[in-house]
Amino acid sequence: MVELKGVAKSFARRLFVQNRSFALRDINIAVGRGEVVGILGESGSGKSTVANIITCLTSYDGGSYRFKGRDIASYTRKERFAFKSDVQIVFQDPYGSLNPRATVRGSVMESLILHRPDLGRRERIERANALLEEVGLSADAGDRYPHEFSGGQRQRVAIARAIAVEPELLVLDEPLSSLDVSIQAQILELFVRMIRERDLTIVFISHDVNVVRLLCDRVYVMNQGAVVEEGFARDVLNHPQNEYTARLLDAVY
Ligand SMILES: Nc1ncnc2c1ncn2[C@@H]1O[C@H](COP(=O)(O)OP(=O)(O)OP(=O)(O)O)[C@@H](O)[C@H]1O
Repeated sequence: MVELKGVAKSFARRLFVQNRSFALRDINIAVGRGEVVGILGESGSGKSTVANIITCLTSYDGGSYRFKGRDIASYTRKERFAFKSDVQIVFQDPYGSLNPRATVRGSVMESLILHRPDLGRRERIERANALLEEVGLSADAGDRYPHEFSGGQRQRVAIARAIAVEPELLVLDEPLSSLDVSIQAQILELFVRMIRERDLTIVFISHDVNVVRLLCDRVYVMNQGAVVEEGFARDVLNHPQNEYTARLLDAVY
C-alpha cells in the first residue's frame, strides 16, 4: 500500500541561511495491506516527518512515494482528493486537531460531509453516533464540545473522526504520548479492538518499545533521519542486530 524509496527531506536550519540540515536520508519503507507497521525511534529521529510524508502533509526532496502502486507525484486532481479520505492521521495532541467551536458529533460529521456527500443528514448523524459509541463515548457525548472532555476522550473523538471515512491507511503519530499512563492503556485497548474488527492498514509512530511490541507486525527503527533496522517486531525487539536498537531496548529495562 505504501512504498517509500530513497526518500530524503531536508529543512533549512535558519531562515535565509543556505545551510540545510538533513532530517531524512534515503528512507525505504514498505507497508502491505492489512499490516500494522511501527516506526520506532527517539525524539528528533525523523518519525513525524515520515508520517507527514506518508499522509502528504509534507513534501519530500528526493526519492519516490508510491501509494497503492501509483507514484503520488503523478496524481490527478481526482486522485489527490481520493487520497485524502484513503489516508487519515491521528496526532499526538487531539486538542489541536479538533475544531473547538464544533460539537464532537459535528467534528465527526464534518469529514463525512466532505468525503461522503452521498449520505443524507440523517445517515451522517447516525453514522457519527455509531462511531462515537465504537470508540467508547456515551450517546450524549456528541452534543458536547472538545474542551468538555479529558485528553483520553478527546483522543477517542480524533480516532472516530479519522475512521469515519473508512480510510484504507491510518497513520497514528504518537497517539498515546500526551495521555496519562492509565488512559494510555485504555486507548491501546481500543487500537487492539480496531485492528481486530476493522480492515485497516496502520503505520504506528512511537518512541515506546512496549507499545510497538504489543501492536505491530513489523517495525522500522529510526535514528538521526535514517532507518537503522527493520524486520518483524518480535525479531527486532527480541534480538536487535543494530547497536542503536539494542540501546533503545536497554533503556526500557
Ligand atoms: N518544519 C520543520 N522545520 C525545521 N526542522 C524541522 C521541521 N520539522 C522537523 N524538523 C527537524 O527534523 C528532524 C526530525 O524531526 P521529527 O519531528 O520528524 O522527529 P521525531 O522523531 O518525530 O521527533 P518528535 O517525536 O520529537 O516529534 C528534527 O531535527 C527536527 O528538528
